[in-house]
This record gives sequence, structure tokens and C-alpha cells, in this order.
Amino acid sequence: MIDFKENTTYAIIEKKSEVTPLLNLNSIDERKKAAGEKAAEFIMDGMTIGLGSGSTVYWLLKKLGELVEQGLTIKGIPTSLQTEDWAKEFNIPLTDFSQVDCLDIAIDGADEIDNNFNLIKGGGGALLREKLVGANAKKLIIIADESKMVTTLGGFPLPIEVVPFGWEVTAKRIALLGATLHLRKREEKVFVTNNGNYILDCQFQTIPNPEELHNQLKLLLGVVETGLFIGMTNTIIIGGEGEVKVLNKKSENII
Ligand SMILES: O=C[C@H](O)[C@H](O)[C@H](O)COP(=O)(O)O
Repeated sequence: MIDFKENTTYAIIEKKSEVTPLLNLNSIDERKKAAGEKAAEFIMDGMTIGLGSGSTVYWLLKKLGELVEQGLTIKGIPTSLQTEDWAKEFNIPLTDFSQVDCLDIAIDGADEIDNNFNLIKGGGGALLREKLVGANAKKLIIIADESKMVTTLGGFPLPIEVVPFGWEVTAKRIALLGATLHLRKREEKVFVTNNGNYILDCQFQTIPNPEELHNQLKLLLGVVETGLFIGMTNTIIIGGEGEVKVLNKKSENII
């Protein structure tokens, strides 16, 4: 029987937003690495962790692997097959939702982050599992390089996961909401998500009201999930030029 320490409560101390100066964060990869490694500081012994997807999360996983080797006891639920492969490579113990109802924390990347900490995710096609994992965690922390910060969402095409059957009519209905869109392909083959679905990449000129758009999209038959993550996170870790910032949403009483 696996010991999940179900009754353990982890007090993740909310702090003021903080800035740690670092040197030589010149490339996007170095900034992603700095953000991913910083997020490992939020992990405590015994935690169950939602493991996000993408190249920023890779650095978190690598760091967690080092900490596990030094004796940290954790269990992770991966949000994609790629993350599962990396977690196994770094010897991070895994679990699943048949064993855990609620994760202590989830850490994930993003494709765009607006001023209200709303997100576009799904650039790698993992949005459905990421949302399930983030929604079932006590806290979701987002890690990214600073190029992901925007004033208003919509520059990055919004990924929408749809069922393959009838995707063409689903696409037409999404287009009526104002999007120019295309079916995602990889190497000229239709991209299929880890859940067996398709992704429509939808370019809305701008998304001034992400919640309204998400709700409209969710009403369309054939739409499984959208890459809009609304109000799901209060903490963003951003790797920027020469520093990594932990930004906490002001409404969280953390002045
Ligand atoms: O489906 C992919 C995820 O939403 C990623 O977390 C997102 O695309 C960010 O990826 P990266 O860290 O590689 O920029």
C-alpha cells in the first residue's frame, strides 16, 4: 500500500513577490532553466506533485531528480507521456488519480500569461491533462521565461482540443466566434493528443475577455477543452534577463 500522507497539510508560505538576481540569463533556455529550478524550492518532503509539460518543466524535473537522489520523498502525476518519460529518466516516483484525490501542488509552463495571471496553454498539446491536474491541486505554480508575459491574451494561437469525429464542423463553429484556425499537424501528419483527440490552433486577434470566450467555446459540441486557464494560478515564476521573479497575485493578501 502506498503511503500518501493524505492528512498532511503543507503550509506553502505566501510571500511578497520577490526578485532573485542571477547572472548570465541571456538565452531563453537559461531563463526557462532558472524558473524551473526556482520552482523546486516550493516542493516539500512527502508532497504529491502535478508535473506539467514542456521545455520549462523539463528543468524542474531534472532538479527534482537531483533532490530525489539526495533523499527527497515525492510522488508525481505527469500531464503528458513526454513528462512521464522524463520523470522516469530522472527517477521521480509516479502515481495516478486512482491513488490520489488531491495533489499538494502542481507546477506547469505556459504559452501566454496576462496581467491577471490568466493563461494560454497547450502549445505542446497537453492542455487537457494539464487542466485536470492543475484543477485538482491545492496550488498551481506557473513557470516561464519572460517572453510569455503579455498585456492581453491572443497573440499565441489558442489551442482547442476537439474530438476527431466531425472536427470539420466543430472548426466551422469556432470560426464563427471570430477565429482563423487550422488543424494542428506534425511532420505533415495530423497531431493526435495523448487522449486521442485533435488540436485546433485558433488565432483570435485578441482575447479581451478570456472567461467569456472559454465559456462560449465549451458550449460547442465537439470541443473537449480549451487552452484558456482562467483564475487557476496565483503564483508565477518568471526567468528574465539577469533575474528570476516570483510573482504573487496582489489579491492574495500577501502585501
Ligand atoms: O501543452 C503544453 C503546455 O501547455 C506547455 O506547458 C506550454 O506549451 C509551455 O511550454 P514551454 O515551457 O516549452 O514553453
